[in-house]
Amino acid sequence: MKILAILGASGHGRVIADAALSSGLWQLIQFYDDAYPTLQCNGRFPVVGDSAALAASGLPTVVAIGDNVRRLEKQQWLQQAGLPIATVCHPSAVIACDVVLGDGCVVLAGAVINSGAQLGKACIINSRAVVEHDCELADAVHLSPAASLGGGCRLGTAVWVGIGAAVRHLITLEEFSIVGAGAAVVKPVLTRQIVAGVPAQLIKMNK
Ligand SMILES: CC(=O)SCCNC(=O)CCNC(=O)[C@H](O)C(C)(C)COP(=O)(O)OP(=O)(O)OC[C@H]1O[C@@H](n2cnc3c(N)ncnc32)[C@H](O)[C@@H]1OP(=O)(O)O
Repeated sequence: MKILAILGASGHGRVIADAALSSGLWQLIQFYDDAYPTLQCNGRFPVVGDSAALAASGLPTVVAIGDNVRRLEKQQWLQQAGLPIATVCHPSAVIACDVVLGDGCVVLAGAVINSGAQLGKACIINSRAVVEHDCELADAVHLSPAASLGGGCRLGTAVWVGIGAAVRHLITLEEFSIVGAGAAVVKPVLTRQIVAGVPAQLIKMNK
């Protein structure tokens, strides 16, 4: 029986668990969370230990932490501890055969990733998100549900694109920038800028 360990007993973690089981590649899910032993279950799934126990387990692991920077840091720590890092794709996701997915990426139900796209480590391509052809995503990017990137976009480390946002083709979103829910991005977004609206405008900086 193949066991998948998920670090982070969150709602996002349960979505990953469901995708992993649906894919048929794993038969059993074990959650790990630093709130263990106070926290013993995540929905119908057991929480069986904290991150130190996970590091010693040797199990294939995916990190289910929504915060982009923390997710990447935890994944790097687990990789240094020698754990194999899994990639989870829901069977309803459509992923072109030449797409490159880094370790620890999750591609959730109904997502589409088209030809020539390259994703770094620990990216979340959430439900029904679209990554068009030739996009380049650095590590720890999160495309929220139904967010869309036009062809040839470049996203830096830990960029977060909010739910339902659309990014015009060939746009660059620099590292640690955030695109608000429902935005339409038609101009480049600089490092740590938070943009929102239609068309998207700077609203504040991501400190
Ligand atoms: C499975 C999942 O759930 S994945 C996660 C899905 N969630 C998302 O996608 C959320 C994305 N986050 C957002 O859209 C957030 O509102 C952010 C990051 C853009 C801004 O959040 P905050 O820094 O907390 O900003 P805050 O709420 O204080 O708003 C600041 C101003 O921007 C406006 N604003 C905030 N978000 C948006 C938005 N998406 N579109 C337009 N205006 C916005 C606010 O109305 C406010 O305006 P005001 O100053 O005139 O009152």
